[in-house]
Amino acid sequence: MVVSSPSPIRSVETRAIGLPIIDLSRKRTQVSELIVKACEEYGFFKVINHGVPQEIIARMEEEGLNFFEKPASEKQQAGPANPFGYGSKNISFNGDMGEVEYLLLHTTPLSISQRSKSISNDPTKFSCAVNDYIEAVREVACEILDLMAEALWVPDKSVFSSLIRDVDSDSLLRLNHYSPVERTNDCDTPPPSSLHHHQFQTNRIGFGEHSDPQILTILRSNNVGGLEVSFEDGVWVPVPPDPNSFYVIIGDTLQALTNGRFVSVRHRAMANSFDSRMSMMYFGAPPLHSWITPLPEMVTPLRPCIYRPFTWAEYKKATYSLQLGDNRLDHFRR
Ligand SMILES: C=C1C[C@]23C[C@@]1(O)CC[C@H]2[C@@]12CC[C@H](O)[C@@](C)(C(=O)O1)[C@H]2[C@@H]3C(=O)O
Ligand SMILES: O=C(O)CCC(=O)C(=O)O
Ligand SMILES: [Fe+2]
Repeated sequence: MVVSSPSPIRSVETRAIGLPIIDLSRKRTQVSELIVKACEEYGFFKVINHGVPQEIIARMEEEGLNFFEKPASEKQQAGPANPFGYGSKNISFNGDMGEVEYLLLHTTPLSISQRSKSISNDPTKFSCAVNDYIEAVREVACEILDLMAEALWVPDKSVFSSLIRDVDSDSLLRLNHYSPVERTNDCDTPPPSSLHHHQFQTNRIGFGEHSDPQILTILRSNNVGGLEVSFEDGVWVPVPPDPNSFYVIIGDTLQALTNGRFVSVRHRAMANSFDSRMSMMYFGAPPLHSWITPLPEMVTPLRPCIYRPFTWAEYKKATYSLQLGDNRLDHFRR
């Protein structure tokens, strides 16, 4: 367990708490039980000793940074993100906005290779870096999903991972870039010298509060903080950045498959006034035609089935018709 450091002053209360850390190099039975506990209590955990070579992460990061440092007019050639490509400030089409620019890609090699031409001056190098990264994080995601199935005593240990291993999986890759935001000081008078400068730092919403709709998300960021998670009490918990680890975010689809035993965590990302942050996210999703229905082992007389069956395509359509912060899964309750 770690204790995250206190955040600077914000308009909304935040609290430092210990967040679960899963060491993938530890004994398999222990790891799987700890993962299930983290998914039930938090829907969120950090993964260390994940085995993805640093070189694969560094090449992906370099491609992302190369893209975001291009002039706006060149980046716009990869946009608009409808739904894939480059976007800035507008998140999807329903009026959600944030202090963020992003690249949103489908994870199939064909789609990456087609998109790469409008993203990079060296499309082959870009495609290789992205494909290698996707393959590596997909393996981590599948390993984690198999460990979950083991501790849940589900007979088919690949029940979750087979959905994102499927060639028709609708998994996505997203790079988010948060540039330093301008400090907005309401009063013209300088801050009293007794106050430390960081108390005047302005943090603005980069990517607003939401849960991820997919099965699970594997997030890696540079060494700049900004990610925050919120549990049942609604208080925001800052997540300490760690470029050598991944954070795992449980998505709505896994909440539905486990009949609400795992929780999809609400999270958001803040932009700060000093440092650029870049996050790279793999969203593991099923094929569009897959049926999502609570696993029979998760349904008992004491825990009756709470969600009606739906396809991923149906869920995705509902997602895109709603606002970022809406609770989509509630629309699929029985
Ligand atoms: C406002 C929206 C953006 C989003 C689609 C949506 O209508 C609601 C969910 C959003 C989200 C959050 C997680 C991922 O970043 C994302 C790609 C996804 O699958 O759902 C985004 C969507 C997006 O940016 O298009
Ligand atoms: O950039 C981040 O750290 C989080 C962004 C996010 O939650 C998302 O893209 O779904
Ligand atoms: Fe998210």
